[in-house]
Amino acid sequence: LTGEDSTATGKGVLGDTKSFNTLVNSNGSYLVDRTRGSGIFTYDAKNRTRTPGTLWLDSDNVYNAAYDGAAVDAHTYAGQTYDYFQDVHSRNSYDGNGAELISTVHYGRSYNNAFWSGSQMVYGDGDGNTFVPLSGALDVIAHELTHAVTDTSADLIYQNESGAINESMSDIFGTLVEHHFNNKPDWQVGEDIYTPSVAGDALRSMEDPTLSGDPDHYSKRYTGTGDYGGVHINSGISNKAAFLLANGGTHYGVTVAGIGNDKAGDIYYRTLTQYLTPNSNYSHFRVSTIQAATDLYGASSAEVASVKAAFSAVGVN
Ligand SMILES: Cc1cccc(C(=O)O)c1OC(=O)C1CC1
Ligand SMILES: [Zn+2]
Repeated sequence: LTGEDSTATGKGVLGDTKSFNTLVNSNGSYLVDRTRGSGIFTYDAKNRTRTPGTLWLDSDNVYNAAYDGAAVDAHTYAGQTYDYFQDVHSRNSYDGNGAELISTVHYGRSYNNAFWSGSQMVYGDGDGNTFVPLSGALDVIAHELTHAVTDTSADLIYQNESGAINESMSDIFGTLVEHHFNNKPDWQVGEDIYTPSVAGDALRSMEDPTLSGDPDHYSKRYTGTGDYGGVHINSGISNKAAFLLANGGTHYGVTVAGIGNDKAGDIYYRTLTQYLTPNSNYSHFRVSTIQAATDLYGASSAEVASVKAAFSAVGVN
C-alpha cells in the first residue's frame, strides 16, 4: 500500500469531531496511521464475523457518516493508547517492538462485546440498548490493548485469580489512559458506551465494584466456574485496591494514603512487566506490587506503605 500520509477529520460514535492520521492515494483515504510504530490499521467487518475484514477506505478523507463513527474512534483511540504506553512507559506499541495495531469494527450483528483476539482488537456495534458501538470509549480501547500488553509480558492465564488480575490490569490502564487524556476521566469502566438510556451507570465501577455485583474484598471472591472462574468478577478486588492506591480512602477500616495516578501507573506497569507470571495469584500480586514499589521508591517510602495498605484493605495480606 503506498500513498501520502494525511490528516482527516471525522465524528466519533458519540458525535464528537476529531482529527486522525490516514493514508491517501488514488483509491481514496485509508484508516492507516504510519506515524506510530509499524502502523495503526483499522478494518471494517461489515457486520460479518471474518477478521480483519476490509481495510477501511473512505472516498474524501472526511469521516462524518454515522457508519464511520466506530472506525473513527477505534483508529483515534488506538493512537492515543499507543502514545500513552510510549510516552509514559517508554513501551513502543503493545509488544515493546512497534507491533502493528490492528482493529476491526462493525463486527457481527448487534454484538455486545469487544475483545483482543490474540492478534488484534475487535469491536461489536452493540444492540443499542446494552451497548452502542464499543469502540466509542477510550477506556474500552485501552482495556483491549492492555490485554495485548499483558499477553506480551506477564502473560497471565485468563482464568481464576491470574485471569482476574489480567482483567484488572486492563481496567486499570483503561482508566489511567482516560485520565492521561482527560477524556471525561473517572474510575468507572465503559460508562460512555454502556446503556445509553440509563445515566450514571457503567459496565464496572473500580470505585465501588459492588455497584455491578462484583466483590470489593478477597473474602467475597467468586469461586465458581462461570466467566472463566470469575475473571470479570474478581477483578473488582484489585480494581478497588487500585482506586484506593491512586485516590486514597478507608475501606473495611483500613486507611490508604493516595499516591496519585502517575505513581500508581508506574508501579502497576513495573509489576505487570517485571514481576507477574502466567500463574500469579492474588498473594503473588501483593508481593510483586510491593517489590515494584520498593524498586521505584524505596522500602521505607510512603508509596510502599500505601501499596501494602491498599492490598490489606481488600483482604489480600
Ligand atoms: C464488553 C466485553 C465483553 C467480554 C469481554 C470483554 C473484555 O475485553 O474482557 C469485554 O470488554 C470489556 O470488558 C471492556 C472494558 C469494556
Ligand atoms: Zn478484558
